[in-house]
Amino acid sequence: MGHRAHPYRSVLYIPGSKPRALEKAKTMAVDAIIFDLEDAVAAEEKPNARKLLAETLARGGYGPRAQLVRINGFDTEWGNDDLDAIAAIGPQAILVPKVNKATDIEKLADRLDAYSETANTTIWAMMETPMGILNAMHIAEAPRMAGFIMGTNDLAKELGSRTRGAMLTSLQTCLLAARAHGIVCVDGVYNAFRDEEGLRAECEEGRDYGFDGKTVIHPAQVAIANEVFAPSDDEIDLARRQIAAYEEAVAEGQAVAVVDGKIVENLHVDTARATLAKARAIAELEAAEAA
Ligand SMILES: CC(C)(COP(=O)(O)OP(=O)(O)OC[C@H]1O[C@@H](n2cnc3c(N)ncnc32)[C@H](O)[C@@H]1OP(=O)(O)O)[C@@H](O)C(=O)NCCC(=O)NCCSC(=O)C[C@H](O)C(=O)O
Ligand SMILES: [Mg+2]
Repeated sequence: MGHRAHPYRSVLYIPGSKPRALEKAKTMAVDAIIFDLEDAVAAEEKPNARKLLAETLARGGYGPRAQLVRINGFDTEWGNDDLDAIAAIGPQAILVPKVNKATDIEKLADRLDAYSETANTTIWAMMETPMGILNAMHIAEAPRMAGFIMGTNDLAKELGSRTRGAMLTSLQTCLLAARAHGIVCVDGVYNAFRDEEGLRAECEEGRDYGFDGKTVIHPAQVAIANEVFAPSDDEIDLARRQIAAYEEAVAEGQAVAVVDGKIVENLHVDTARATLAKARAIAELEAAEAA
């Protein structure tokens, strides 16, 4: 499954230092996992976490779940060692924190070209600095780029913003850049991980903005993200009726059909087909996870 075809409704951060959480994730119904060596791991734990994670990923067992490894930045003392250890096991994707400009990605892509194990490794960018947001368009088109993860905690810190509304321009700038270049774009985390109502509201908002899914930090958040970012039964039913009505209209020489009192043109049919394709991809992923 290509990176745009794979569902990213729930993208779970797991601290690379926690063996129990790493093991638990092998049976969780998550679409993707971020194995974290950056902020979820304390400075004194970083070398052990790097080793544990490299060994864990080399053993495998995560099935069809997409796997991203968030390394430390190259401006820290850990970034280069992280890359060496993780590149050696041929990861699916490397997630770079605090990306500021396209050259950050270009340099990493050049380095990945030099490892024999990383021919198919994609790069994802944490979008969480003002400079990164302003350069989103160029970052999205850098080599190997497959997706953006919004880092709303760092962004709030950098902007001095106190509400999600104050970050809207940043969120939408990244969405625009991601859509312009056909890469994935996943919303930031909801920190109050025991507040289900608040999480659901923020997931619904992110879905309506156009995000592919939500990053989550605790297993209890996964089911809500999966539910909100999946096409609902009503949406699937509407998509089927739109396609059928449009095909009938076309057969009669018309360019427009009407369903539930609303017009359906070719572009609405594209959206309807995308809805059905997404529902199919989710069903396939869930079947593969259960197998
Ligand atoms: C938030 C937590 C610290 C809570 O931990 P804890 O109190 O231990 O939770 P529970 O006791 O409720 O855990 C129940 C069981 O679930 C497992 N568990 C917990 N979290 C995870 C997880 N993320 N992945 C897999 N499994 C998990 C526990 O092991 C328990 O299992 P068991 O013992 O078998 O019952 C904790 O959830 C946590 O550390 N979460 C991750 C935090 C994190 O990754 N933070 C960094 C990412 S956020 C960020 O950096 C965003 C971005 O950069 C930005 O700027 O916004
Ligand atoms: Mg961050």
